Amino acid sequence: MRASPPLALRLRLWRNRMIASPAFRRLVARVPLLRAIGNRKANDLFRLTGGFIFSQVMLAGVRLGLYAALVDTPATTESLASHTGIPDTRLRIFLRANAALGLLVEAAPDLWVLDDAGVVLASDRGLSAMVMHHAMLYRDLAEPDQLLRGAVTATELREYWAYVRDMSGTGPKPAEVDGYSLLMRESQAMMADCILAAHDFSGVRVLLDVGGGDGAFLAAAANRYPDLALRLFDLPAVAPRANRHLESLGLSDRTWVHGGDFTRDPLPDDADCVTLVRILCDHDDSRVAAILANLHRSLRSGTTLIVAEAMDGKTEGARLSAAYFSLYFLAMGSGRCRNAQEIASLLSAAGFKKVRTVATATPLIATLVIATR
Ligand SMILES: CC(C)=CCC/C(C)=C/CC/C(C)=C/C=C/C(C)=C/C=C/C=C(C)/C=C/C=C(C)/C=C/C=C(C)/C=C/CC(C)(C)O
Ligand SMILES: C[S@@+](CC[C@H](N)C(=O)[O-])C[C@H]1O[C@@H](n2cnc3c(N)ncnc32)[C@H](O)[C@@H]1O
Repeated sequence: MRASPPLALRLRLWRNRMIASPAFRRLVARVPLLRAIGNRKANDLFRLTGGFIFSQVMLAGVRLGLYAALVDTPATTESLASHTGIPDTRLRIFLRANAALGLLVEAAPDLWVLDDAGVVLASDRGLSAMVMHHAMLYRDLAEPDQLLRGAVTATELREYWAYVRDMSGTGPKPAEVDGYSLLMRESQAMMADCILAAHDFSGVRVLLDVGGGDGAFLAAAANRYPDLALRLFDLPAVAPRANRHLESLGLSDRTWVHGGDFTRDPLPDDADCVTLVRILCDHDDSRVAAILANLHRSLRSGTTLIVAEAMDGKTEGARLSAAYFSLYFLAMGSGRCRNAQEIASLLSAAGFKKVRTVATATPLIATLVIATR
């Protein structure tokens, strides 16, 4: 005999039948308090339905330099038309769309200032860079069902993240790492702020950032902790970029940069704290196990290991981020957005101890899982 479903599930099925009924929805629209709830649900669904279009509004705004033009200063439709080269009648429609999406405010007729979201977008180069690189992702997502079936594998993102294509050989060539390394450098500010606010690095003497890219996270940490010695490990094609970038910031005398493969090459062993920022999410479980096993082999007992990346979780931000990355990693052809428990299990399986989760102020950007070698 089939067991009857639990109460919560029966309630959900009843609720779904109600919402599916046009008569119920008509009733909701007639009752003022219910109407507000109904409209909120309708608006949520419309945000999903129009998501691509809203995102393209933002892409056009970034490409036209619209938000940058409004930093600290209002501007008229006419002056924005001459700045962007868009005729003012068309631009006005576009500016109103931006206002409806919370990017701009029409402070007086034909006078525009940034709204809250526009301010954040205009003040963070990394966000604009992410918006621009979505053009590539959206081409990969043109047939999302085919991507899910595994029928599309030759994606642009797979080319872009060159280390995903060649995991066994000598690694990508320098020209192949330029695009993603720059995007990672530019988008590190928000990430670094989030990590450095959530964890106190003041007791750390030597910080090693594994897969540290151009060194943007180390530079942010060095800025906050002037006595910190810096170590960076990344692919041989990336290491010279890191050297150049850290030298340009005057940090060379505090820094050693090492090139190699973090799944198999020895890592510097003089660090008392090691970070993996946006690293594990790029890889499937077997490769994460290889990375962590190599870290466990190389690091001294007592070293703190910090995993920092977007993780799935209970907060709305964590859930949004996990939904975003679910398709992102599918298009990239490797990796997944894990929750903190899954990361903790992988760390424990590799032999790391005292594994704990540390929430950050902005869960859509990162959660930390910290362990001890
Ligand atoms: C009284 C006053 C002055 C104001 C009152 C109003 C008020 C309280 C306003 C709030 C202001 C405020 C604090 C706003 C904060 C806004 C924040 C923190 C916004 C953050 C937004 C972050 C976004 C949209 C992040 C997007 C991130 C993306 C798309 C990341 C993509 C990452 C990728 C593709 C990474 C790739 C690497 C890989 C492959 C995963 O390894
Ligand atoms: C998504 S990026 C993150 C960069 C940086 N941690 C950040 O958050 O901006 C991943 C980094 O891992 C590096 N990487 C990928 N495979 C690697 C390998 N086998 N050995 C060493 N580094 C590797 C890449 O070159 C890249 O810099």
